[in-house]
Amino acid sequence: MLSLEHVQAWYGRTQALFDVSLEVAPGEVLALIGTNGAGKSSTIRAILGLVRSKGTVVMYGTDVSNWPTHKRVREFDIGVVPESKSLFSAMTVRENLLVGQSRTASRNLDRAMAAFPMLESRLATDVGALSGGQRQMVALARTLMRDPRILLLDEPGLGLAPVIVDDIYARIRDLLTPDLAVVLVEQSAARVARLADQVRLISIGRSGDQVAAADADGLRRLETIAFGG
Ligand SMILES: Nc1ncnc2c1ncn2[C@@H]1O[C@H](COP(=O)(O)OP(=O)(O)OP(=O)(O)O)[C@@H](O)[C@H]1O
Repeated sequence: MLSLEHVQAWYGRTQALFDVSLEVAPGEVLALIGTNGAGKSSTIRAILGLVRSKGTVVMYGTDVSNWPTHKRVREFDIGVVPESKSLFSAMTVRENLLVGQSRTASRNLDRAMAAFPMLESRLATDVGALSGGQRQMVALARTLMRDPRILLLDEPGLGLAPVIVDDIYARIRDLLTPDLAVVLVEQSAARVARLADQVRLISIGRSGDQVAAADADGLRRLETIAFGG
């Protein structure tokens, strides 16, 4: 279980989050939606401890609010996608999947190939020669090989063709385990409906209503509040 209670966050003197609360259980995907600048990425940064914040962040029963990022990531096996600069362009897909991984994670290479079959024929290809969607799959596969307990996805489809994003989201759904809590940041509710269990609105640094992703009327209502008309 991951929960945030009344989290506030600042960049220097600029306050980005005023009051964000949320809860996501293992085996569940919570999507955060909202307009540009609403505070979705800042919420992810607050979970990671990458931004100065107040309020409470609890991971699997432990209050980690005062923990540094590396301790949170290590202790709770937090996976983050996209991890900026997490891939090495001049290294092959196989090398990228294996570099810096523990022995246990390295053993999960076969499972990653089963999840992303299109990468199997590309194992010897340099990541620099892959498409954006394929690169995103390598980043996801690499993260999932570590069996994270918390997965933070910040617009994993940004800049990719809708059909590729749908494919990536379908795979994430297939790879969900009962031990994994996922927070997904997306601009629009329509996009996340098939992947998320719950959708929560973030607006001007505050968490708003939450609806079940299966609730089409609820999603439309959130979109209207977030984006108008
Ligand atoms: N590094 C930073 N320094 C100063 N202000 C920042 C920084 N990053 C974000 N902000 C501000 O914090 C607020 C929330 O930004 P955030 O990136 O969390 O929004 P977002 O909902 O993720 O938006 P988007 O969908 O555009 O990525 C915005 O007002 C933004 O200008």
